[in-house]
Amino acid sequence: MPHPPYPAPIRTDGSNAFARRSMAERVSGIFQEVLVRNPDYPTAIQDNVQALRDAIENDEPLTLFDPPAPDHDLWTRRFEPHEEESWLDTTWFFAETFAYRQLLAACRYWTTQRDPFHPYKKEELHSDELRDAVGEALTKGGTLRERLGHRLVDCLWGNRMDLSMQSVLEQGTSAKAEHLLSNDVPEVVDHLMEGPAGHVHVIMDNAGTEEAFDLALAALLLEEDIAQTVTLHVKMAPILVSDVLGKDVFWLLNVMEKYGAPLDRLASRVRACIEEGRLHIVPDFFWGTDASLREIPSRLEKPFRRAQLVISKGDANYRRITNDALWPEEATLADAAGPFPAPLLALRTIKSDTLVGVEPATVRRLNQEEEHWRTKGTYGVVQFAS
Ligand SMILES: O=P(O)(O)OC[C@H]1O[C@](O)(CO)[C@@H](O)[C@@H]1O
Repeated sequence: MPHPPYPAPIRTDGSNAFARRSMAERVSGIFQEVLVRNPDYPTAIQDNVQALRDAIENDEPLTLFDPPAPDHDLWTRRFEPHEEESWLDTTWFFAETFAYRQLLAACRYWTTQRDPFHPYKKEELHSDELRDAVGEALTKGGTLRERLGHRLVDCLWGNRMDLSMQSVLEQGTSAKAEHLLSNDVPEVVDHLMEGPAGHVHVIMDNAGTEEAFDLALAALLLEEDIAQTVTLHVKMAPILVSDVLGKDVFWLLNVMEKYGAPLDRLASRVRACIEEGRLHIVPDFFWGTDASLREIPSRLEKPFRRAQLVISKGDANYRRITNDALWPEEATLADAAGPFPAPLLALRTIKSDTLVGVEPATVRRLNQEEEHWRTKGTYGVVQFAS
């Protein structure tokens, strides 16, 4: 039976307050901070970034960057449905991902190979949270099932360490039980422990602390032969401030090796898994666009079809699952994901309005109790669509 049509994605036209504020204020503020954090940018780049900020704030018509660029064909297709639209009257996920892509053009990223968010990532890599929270998590004991369950929850709350939202970052990675609004950990642990060891794919999110928790999960899956291989799907280019690039993985390993036990041991275990050919890192332009998970190209769909589990990390990738839409309260992750070719696990701290799979009574209670509960990054979900 054909999948029911997706609800329409959230727009920046004011119909959704957070989307509007994100595009009209937050993103422009982040781009201003990029100039502050990169004081040595030449005047031409500073002027380019300021012009982009002005275009967004003034709701100018959307325009596509010029070729040559390695992802020009991909963005030409993404841009087409929005040709007649403007920054503050288009779909939010397109506006946001496209704004970050235009920032790379403004910063001459492909020529300079300089990550505009390098200063942010460097600061987070040298934060107490990385050393203390990950260090503590690595010393948690228990049965293999318990340790696997802990790792999955650690990966969820590691998603708070998102440098695009300071108010979320400041909450750190510790959370209360009531902050977990959907908890499919037992089902996922059963799925991983009881099935044959196969191929686990992680659609990665933030570099630094979140990534360290993800590497700890990967190491456990591989060393305990729960998985044959783990593939980390990373961004091909910087986006959303702290999203992880391939080179950021090795940067983290180098930093963890300097922290001493237990982080240095995790780093050496991860390097061993890479050298043994069981841990892979694959970048793709696809993850930097607004494309929904149902639009994955065959270069991703084919390996996912053979996957034991695909783990989607974070809020932006969750928006990719739900088409960044507002769903009926009874909708589940499986409804939103549609005919996805593998068992799918979403580990997401809630930083935007799209949400499925949470008890309607819980949603109604929180709507009564906390006005901005969907965008403050306090709550999270572990949702499994087998
Ligand atoms: O790193 P994450 O978890 O994808 O969070 C980034 C998300 O935060 C947002 O501001 C949503 O509130 C968007 O930029 C993006 O969806």
